[in-house]
Amino acid sequence: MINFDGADDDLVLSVIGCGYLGAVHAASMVALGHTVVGIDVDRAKITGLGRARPPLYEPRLAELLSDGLGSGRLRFTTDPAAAHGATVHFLCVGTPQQPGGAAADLRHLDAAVTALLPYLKPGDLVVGKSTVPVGTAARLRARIRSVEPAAELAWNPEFLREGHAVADTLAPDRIVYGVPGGPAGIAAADLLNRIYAKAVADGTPVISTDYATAELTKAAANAFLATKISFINAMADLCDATGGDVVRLADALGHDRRIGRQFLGAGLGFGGGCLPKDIRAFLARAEELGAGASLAFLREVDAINLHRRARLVELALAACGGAPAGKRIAVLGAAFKPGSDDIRDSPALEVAERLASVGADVVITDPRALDRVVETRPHLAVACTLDEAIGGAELILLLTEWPEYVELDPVALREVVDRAVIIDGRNALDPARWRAAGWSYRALGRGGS
Ligand SMILES: NC(=O)C1=CN([C@@H]2O[C@H](COP(=O)(O)OP(=O)(O)OC[C@H]3O[C@@H](n4cnc5c(N)ncnc54)[C@H](O)[C@@H]3O)[C@@H](O)[C@H]2O)C=CC1
Ligand SMILES: O=C(O)[C@H]1O[C@H](OP(=O)(O)OP(=O)(O)OC[C@H]2O[C@@H](n3ccc(=O)[nH]c3=O)[C@H](O)[C@@H]2O)[C@H](O)[C@@H](O)[C@@H]1O
Repeated sequence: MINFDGADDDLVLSVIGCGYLGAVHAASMVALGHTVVGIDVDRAKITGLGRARPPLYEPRLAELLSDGLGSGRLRFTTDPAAAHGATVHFLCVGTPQQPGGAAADLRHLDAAVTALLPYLKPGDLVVGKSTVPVGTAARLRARIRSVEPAAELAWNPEFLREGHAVADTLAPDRIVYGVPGGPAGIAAADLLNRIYAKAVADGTPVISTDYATAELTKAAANAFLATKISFINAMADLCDATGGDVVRLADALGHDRRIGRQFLGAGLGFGGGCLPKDIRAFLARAEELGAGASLAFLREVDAINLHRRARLVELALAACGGAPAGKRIAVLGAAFKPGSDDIRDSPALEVAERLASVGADVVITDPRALDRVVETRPHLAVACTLDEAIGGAELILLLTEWPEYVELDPVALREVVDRAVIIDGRNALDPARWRAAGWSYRALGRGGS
């Protein structure tokens, strides 16, 4: 049972949008002692959540949901009127990339606010958590206050990582509030401090600032992380050109405490529902504001990242002797990262798609994400077990570094494949160990290994 019983005062909250962010936020707020109603337009999602069956894989989430539902302080509904009983309303709906464009699509956010407006009461606080272009909070505040002048809006961006979402929500590195100036802003920040009382008491830094700074902090954080990954991937290309080893390079760089080792993982690059779309939306917004030149480097960050996928395909084709047709390729990993079943903009799946499109006999396996692959890409072959995927393979691609793949025994594996050739798309394996077991080991950025 995860319950801190920490909140001195139990607040009633609504969480609007119950996907990766909202489902975790709703369940975590109950663990912090509050009463929560989760609202979503997706009936199937709401039904599953109401039975403690999350529509997504996230460690600890099912347990937290089960505890919350059992306590009677958590429920889920598709009815926006349920927000009427809450005093704080978290906006957690998606802000995807616009179809055919780079900017963020705010239709879901605007629709969520439209649905909430009739149920707002004086004294209510609407709290934006979705990732939005700078300027959105000020616009939404005007909308809200034109209907309920005594309601307020804060922007409280979320920094959680999938695969660690519960831990990141309960014990974040920092908490950021964007609030209006004056007493209204102070009252909004006080209310948020009550909601996050446990983290605040534990000494989590709280930065209370204006809307624009809060919105920009989120965009900047993801832009920085993406830039760090593309930086090390650019170094990987230099390693390939010179015989260097990017993993040792990253270790050496990472010992500099000003740089740090995290997010220097070179390989196939970043994917997922956030970093790729967020850097594009950030640049698009900067261009709208006439500041595009300042963020032009993000175009290069994006290009370096997308080029990783093309490089991996080149490496795979070379390993097939340039004749991929009919070659059995086992792809280990479909999720965009380990610890998640999220396949949005998954680098692994893009590589699998491209190899399948040139006639390779590609079979994909993943411990969590296969259902989503089958649902969205029925033309791709999947294997439910690792053994089934690798049996008779002529090439293995490690594209998502799930622990069970990283811990594979190269000696045992050699017995079940047709050709002992592996491409380590995540630089997650020890090349010496695999080569000693008789494997042809290849990777991006390990020219000298
Ligand atoms: N996934 C993550 O790790 C993080 C996501 N974010 C941001 O949080 C936001 C949500 O992202 P995800 O949870 O990943 O997206 P998601 O697509 O998993 O979830 C969005 C949910 O909103 C629901 N929705 C859409 N329109 C609605 C409406 N009018 N009323 C109620 N519900 C509605 C959808 O049915 C869906 O369940 C995005 O802005 C994202 O950038 C921020 C930090 C972490
Ligand atoms: O805004 C968001 O939604 C979130 O986006 C990222 O979180 P997430 O997408 O869950 O995953 P990350 O751990 O950041 O990984 C993103 C991608 O980068 C790749 N990556 C990560 C680290 C690394 O060193 N190298 C690397 O290629 C991962 O494989 C993955 O494809 C940020 O880390 C979160 O702080 C943020 O809240």
